[in-house]
Amino acid sequence: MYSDEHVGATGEPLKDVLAIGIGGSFLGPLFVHTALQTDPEVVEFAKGHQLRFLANVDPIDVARNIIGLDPETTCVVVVSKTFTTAETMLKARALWEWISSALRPFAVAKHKGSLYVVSNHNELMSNFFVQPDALA
Ligand SMILES: O=P(O)(O)OC[C@H]1O[C@](O)(CO)[C@@H](O)[C@@H]1O
Repeated sequence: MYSDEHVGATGEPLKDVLAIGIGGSFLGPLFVHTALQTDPEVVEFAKGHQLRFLANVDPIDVARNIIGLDPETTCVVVVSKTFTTAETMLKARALWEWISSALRPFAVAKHKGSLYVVSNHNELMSNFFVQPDALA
């Protein structure tokens, strides 16, 4: 993303990241994010980019966190060890609806390249909405 090589369905470079996950699947990414915040090189790379976490069961959490983000340039990362956590799945679907309702139908499939999943449950991930090559 920092090199502008990763683009969304419309060819626009992906700029911001929404990370979905609760419990350890939130705290792990938050730990890495916090640890890197004092690294000058990372701070430089991160300029102009936002990382937002969706990490609770608040039903308006998605609505609050997408304010100011553009679905064409937002990358979604779903983190779930089991890939069965109801809150995480609900938010993942809500975000996919946010993205797909903003894009024309032909672009929706293309934009799946900007969805990433971190899990150890390959079968459930494949049955969700990601392309196999987007699996982490
Ligand atoms: O990574 P998952 O499977 O989505 O689980 C998220 C969290 O939910 C729990 O299973 C129960 O709160 C935690 O142990 C875990 O950190």
